[in-house]
Amino acid sequence: MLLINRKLIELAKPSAKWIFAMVFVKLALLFTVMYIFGITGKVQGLLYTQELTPQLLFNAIIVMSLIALVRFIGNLIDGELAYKCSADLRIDLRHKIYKKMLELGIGYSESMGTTNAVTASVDGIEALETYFSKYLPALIYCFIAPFVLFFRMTGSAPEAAWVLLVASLIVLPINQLFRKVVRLLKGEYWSKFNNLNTYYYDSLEGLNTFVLYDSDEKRREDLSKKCWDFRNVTMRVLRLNFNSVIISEMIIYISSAIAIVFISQNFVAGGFGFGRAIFLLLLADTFFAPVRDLMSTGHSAMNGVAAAENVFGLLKLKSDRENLAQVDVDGTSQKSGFVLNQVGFQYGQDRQILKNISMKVERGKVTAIVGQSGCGKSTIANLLMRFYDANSGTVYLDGQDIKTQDPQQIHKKVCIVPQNTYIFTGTILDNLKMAKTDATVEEMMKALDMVNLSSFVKQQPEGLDTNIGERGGKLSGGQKQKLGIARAILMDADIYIFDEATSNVDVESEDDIWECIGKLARNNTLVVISHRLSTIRKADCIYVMDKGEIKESGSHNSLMKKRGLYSYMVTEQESLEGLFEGGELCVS
Ligand SMILES: Nc1ncnc2c1ncn2[C@@H]1O[C@H](COP(=O)(O)OP(=O)(O)OP(=O)(O)O)[C@@H](O)[C@H]1O
Repeated sequence: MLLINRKLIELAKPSAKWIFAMVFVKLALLFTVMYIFGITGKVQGLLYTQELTPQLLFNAIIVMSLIALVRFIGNLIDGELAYKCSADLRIDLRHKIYKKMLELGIGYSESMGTTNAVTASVDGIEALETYFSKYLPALIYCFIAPFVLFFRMTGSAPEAAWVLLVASLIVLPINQLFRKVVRLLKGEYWSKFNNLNTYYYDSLEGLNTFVLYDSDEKRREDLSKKCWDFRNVTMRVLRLNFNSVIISEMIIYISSAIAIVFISQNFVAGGFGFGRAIFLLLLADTFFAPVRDLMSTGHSAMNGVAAAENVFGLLKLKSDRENLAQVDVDGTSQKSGFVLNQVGFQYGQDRQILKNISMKVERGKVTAIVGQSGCGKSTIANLLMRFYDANSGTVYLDGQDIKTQDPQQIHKKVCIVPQNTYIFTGTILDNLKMAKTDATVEEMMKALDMVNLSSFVKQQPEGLDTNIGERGGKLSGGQKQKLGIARAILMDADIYIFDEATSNVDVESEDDIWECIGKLARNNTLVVISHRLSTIRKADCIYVMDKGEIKESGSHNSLMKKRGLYSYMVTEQESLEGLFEGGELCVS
């Protein structure tokens, strides 16, 4: 009813000191208002009885100016406290959400969706900020202020004081009854808002593709429909809010009118003088200021309550990855690389993706994983990075069950280069320093040299400080991928996983990347996933997968001698590549 619940109170704890300080300042400001009214009443009374001297008027103006100054400072302090309250809350909640996302790892995008996570941590937190910095202090103040005014008034005009007190106490619950209905609508409001946001971001990102397939008009229509749906639910919420304001204002005006009649009657009956009558009328007008203040923040507060559901929804998501306690392992095992023992895996409740996988990624060696598209190669990479945990069997890293190791620790040792490395908006230097904050220019140029990108950087007038646009939009696909690999090299990881790192680049960049992988292979442990079988021939061990299982393993020569799946795949690929001769398609 009052837009408070246990979870919100729990969240308010870090900001409690600011909330109570705001209530205190508001009450102090109320006393200054009553003092100003007292002086105004006295001046008016003296004017009425023609006893006002210039000296008395001057004194009154001085005192009122001083009080106005105190009020001005009080309002500044109130604003500052509201800022502190929001800032504390924002930092606290964003830390919690960030921590949760790290805990959930890659799984967060599946359990919640990137846009929903962004909405919760940006719009949701902003809505909660208003709730804690404006609504909660106003709510507490709203329960104290009417009593303060009541006790100030009841001595001179008890009937008026009672009418105003009762009205100010019932107007809020009546207003909240409407809010309750609005709150039900708010669930729909937020779900439509999230849906529209996701659709909008998706549409912006895929704009070129829509134009390419001539489906941009259809997308525009769908987006427009979603906008209208959202507009309609927003209008319903606003309409209900508007009605609630009308009813509340009616109660306020009627009770104020009754109070004015009582005060006037008492004055006419000689109960008090003109000055006191003015003072009481001014107090009567102030009676509803706290409740009005509260109602004006009620709409935002409701957004806060609904947003809180989203934020709590995100915070209570449980990671599938449980951490086990470490066990002691001998010295040799500590550098044994990866060992997968009868590993099985499925995404959520989906079908089984990996079945009984046993394999080794030995330190200092190159291990390749090949197989048809969709057979589960990248899923193995995901398990090695501990983006997910195996459903059965065990993945060991350096002798320890990977479940005993924190994903962040693993990611310091093991680095993955996916098909499309993510390049951040900013400069080449920004992107490289992400891997090693204290990297020197020489180290960065050396890493760029490994992927044959240093000459390009040197040609740029601003060198490493060249701005590469939004998500590296000013670079070619190949350059982006090479920059991503240079960044990975700078990280100086123990184990590198290349997951189809060349599948989206031109031939020239592909050659550069393979040359770089070749150089890395001399001193590093590599896992190479590639559909181009000719590129992994020199691997120490090749695992051949089919439908989630390992069918064969061994060196290229041993596998070719077997004349099994690998040999068949190599022959098929060679005959396909044979269709291209001298850069032309040859069909006989
Ligand atoms: N996040 C996910 N949720 C549900 N299913 C998934 C997910 N990622 C992959 N899959 C499914 O798991 C199977 C194996 O996918 P995976 O990406 O490991 O194959 P792959 O061998 O690497 O394929 P490719 O060579 O095409 O990249 C596929 O059928 C895919 O649809």
